[in-house]
Amino acid sequence: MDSREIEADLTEVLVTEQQIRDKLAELARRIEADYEGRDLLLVGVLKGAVMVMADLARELRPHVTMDWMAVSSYGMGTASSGVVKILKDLDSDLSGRDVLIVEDIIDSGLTLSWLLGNLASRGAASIEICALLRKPDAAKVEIDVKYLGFDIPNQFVVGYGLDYAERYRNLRDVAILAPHVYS
Ligand SMILES: O=P(O)(O)OC[C@H]1O[C@H](OP(=O)(O)OP(=O)(O)O)[C@H](O)[C@@H]1O
Ligand code: HPA
Repeated sequence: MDSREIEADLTEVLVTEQQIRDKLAELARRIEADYEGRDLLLVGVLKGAVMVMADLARELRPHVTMDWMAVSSYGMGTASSGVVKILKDLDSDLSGRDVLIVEDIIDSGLTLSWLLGNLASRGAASIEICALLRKPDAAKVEIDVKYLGFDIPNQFVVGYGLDYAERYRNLRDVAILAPHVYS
């Protein structure tokens, strides 16, 4: 797929690489202040959160540790089903840890709602959420997100970790996927 073919699949760039960089720097300063003197464990949700995790972690000045979970909503395509299965669990014991879940997007909120419930039973000292994107008009459950990048319209987006059928994750910006690609 060359870059012209990719551009034809996108209707609009919603958040640019520079806007993402600036926002993550801003969030990192807040996180540093809030967790001063504490050991922070970043929990990334594979695969979409890879880019946010990599850039946020490198923006944070103090030492942090990182761990990963892979969960899967059953069902393919652009709709979230809310039924979640653990594909890869954390390697870390969460007892007494300050945990910050790092996500690329909150769409229906069902994935994070399930994940919060799951992690809450593991004895962490605190659990908060950092998400780059949120679609307020798509919410099926309200998620209390402490560190939020951008609210976006209820349209299917790709890039910066977000995929459609595993494609477009490596785009540097976040863009709206043209309906002709998935209809
Ligand atoms: O708020 P929700 O409606 O639950 O949607 C958000 C979830 O959907 C995406 O993951 P996806 O299941 O597409 O897997 P991926 O990260 O591997 O692309 C995204 O990374 C979130 O984890
Ligand atoms: O808009 C989206 N794009 C890609 N993956 C997603 N998972 C939930 N919502 C989205």
